[in-house]
Amino acid sequence: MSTLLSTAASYAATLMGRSMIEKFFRNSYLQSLWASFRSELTFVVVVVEHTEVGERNQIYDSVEHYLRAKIGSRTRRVRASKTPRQQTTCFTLDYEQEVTDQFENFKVKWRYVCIPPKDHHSEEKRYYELSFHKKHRAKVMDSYLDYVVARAKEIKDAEKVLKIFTPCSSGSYRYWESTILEHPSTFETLAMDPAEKKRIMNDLDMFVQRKEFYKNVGKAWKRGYLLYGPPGTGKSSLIAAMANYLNYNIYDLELTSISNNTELRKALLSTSNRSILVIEDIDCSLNLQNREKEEESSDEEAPALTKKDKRKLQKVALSGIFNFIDGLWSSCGDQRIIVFTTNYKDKLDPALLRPGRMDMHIHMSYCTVSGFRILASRYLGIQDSNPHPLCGEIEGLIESMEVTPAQVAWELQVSNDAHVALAALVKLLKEKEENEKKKEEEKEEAKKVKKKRMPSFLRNKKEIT
Ligand SMILES: Nc1ncnc2c1ncn2[C@@H]1O[C@H](COP(=O)(O)OP(=O)(O)OP(=O)(O)O)[C@@H](O)[C@H]1O
Ligand SMILES: [Mg+2]
Repeated sequence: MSTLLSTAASYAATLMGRSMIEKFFRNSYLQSLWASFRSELTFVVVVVEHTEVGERNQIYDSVEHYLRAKIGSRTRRVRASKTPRQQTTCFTLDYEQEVTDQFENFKVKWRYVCIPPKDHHSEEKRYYELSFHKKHRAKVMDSYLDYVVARAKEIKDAEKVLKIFTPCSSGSYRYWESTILEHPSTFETLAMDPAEKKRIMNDLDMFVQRKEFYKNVGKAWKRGYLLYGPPGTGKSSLIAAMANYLNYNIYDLELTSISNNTELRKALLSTSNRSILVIEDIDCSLNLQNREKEEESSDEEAPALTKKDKRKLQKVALSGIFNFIDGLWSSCGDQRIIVFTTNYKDKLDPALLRPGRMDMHIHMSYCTVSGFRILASRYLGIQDSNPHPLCGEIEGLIESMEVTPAQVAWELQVSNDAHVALAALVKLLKEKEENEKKKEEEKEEAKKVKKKRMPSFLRNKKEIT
């Protein structure tokens, strides 16, 4: 039978021409039959594996990178792109384009396929097809694909383009969507106590160099940081600085976008090595969760939440995150960093603060004198050795009040003229000082009034105690 079909195929090929036949067989179930006549085998590499977990296929990402270097003069349609951070223009295959590759003594063919969604409910399908002679099957499975993945890693490392991933969903499948991370924050630009900066950088340096150490002691190669401090003190900027320093991608996990622990597990499992997983404002997410618990256990008279409110509520249990940190995460992946941020450390669940859970607690403080000097140097080019006449006054004011680096930075960028910018900062600081004084006076006044209104026997008792 197969001889008959092969004869028929070669006869048809002679009559219609090879390309016409390939066109006819393409996108139809006959394609595989046609491939078998040619002793060809095809592997398909889809973007998201439709497993129970719905994880992004890491071979797909590798192939995408690998093929960039393989695009040659025969490729008819190529996509070109470049972001400000990329050193060179990036070329990728356009739909339906093919590339031939040579590995050891045989050739393989890659084709990029994209099938648009049939209707509003279905998804677009994107995949790479890898075709080769079936006698090379073992070589492709045992060595070629590993080679592609390793080569892609080298290309990615050389490109040094950082990405930030956010959770996204398509139909019932959840995956991470990436954008290029172009946050300019570095340890040099951060207004922080220099000793604290050094402590963090040393910790990161030690972490990346300790592969053997983690292996020897039987611990997962991971590290957790808790950043706490008021809004505008640089928590997010520090995370960006860490990513830029280590050249790690960021996975920004918005807990409120995840509806249960299974989804959380799927999202976490599909993150890649050498990355920073960020969960910002952990206190807010957990408060919402507590509110929901209260809601469930409250008596009937308590006002019920509307459906819309409920949808907004955080449903991920803290235990899910801990399972990940202590259990699952420990068993998969290397060079993982997890960062929690909060504005209110005292509102956090004590379980998160337990010694050993987060490796390092980092306090992001209000602006200090050294912080101001870093900002003044970065924003206005003012050096410590040659300070502006207004710097002394500013440092005196900053020392005695709570002003965030974000507020200071905001004033310093109002003008390129150092005098104008510093004068704006002095004005802000003086107004703040004035307001704080007023508030203090009002508090004192209120205390006095309260005391006057108190019956005399209570007033005396208070004075005795
Ligand atoms: N320590 C800092 N050093 C340098 N710039 C800072 C610092 N803190 C804040 N800034 C400036 O203020 C902006 C806002 O800061 P950032 O978003 O990092 O604060 P945050 O602590 O994450 O605030 P939130 O708690 O609201 O998320 C930054 O983009 C940066 O310009
Ligand atoms: Mg932030």
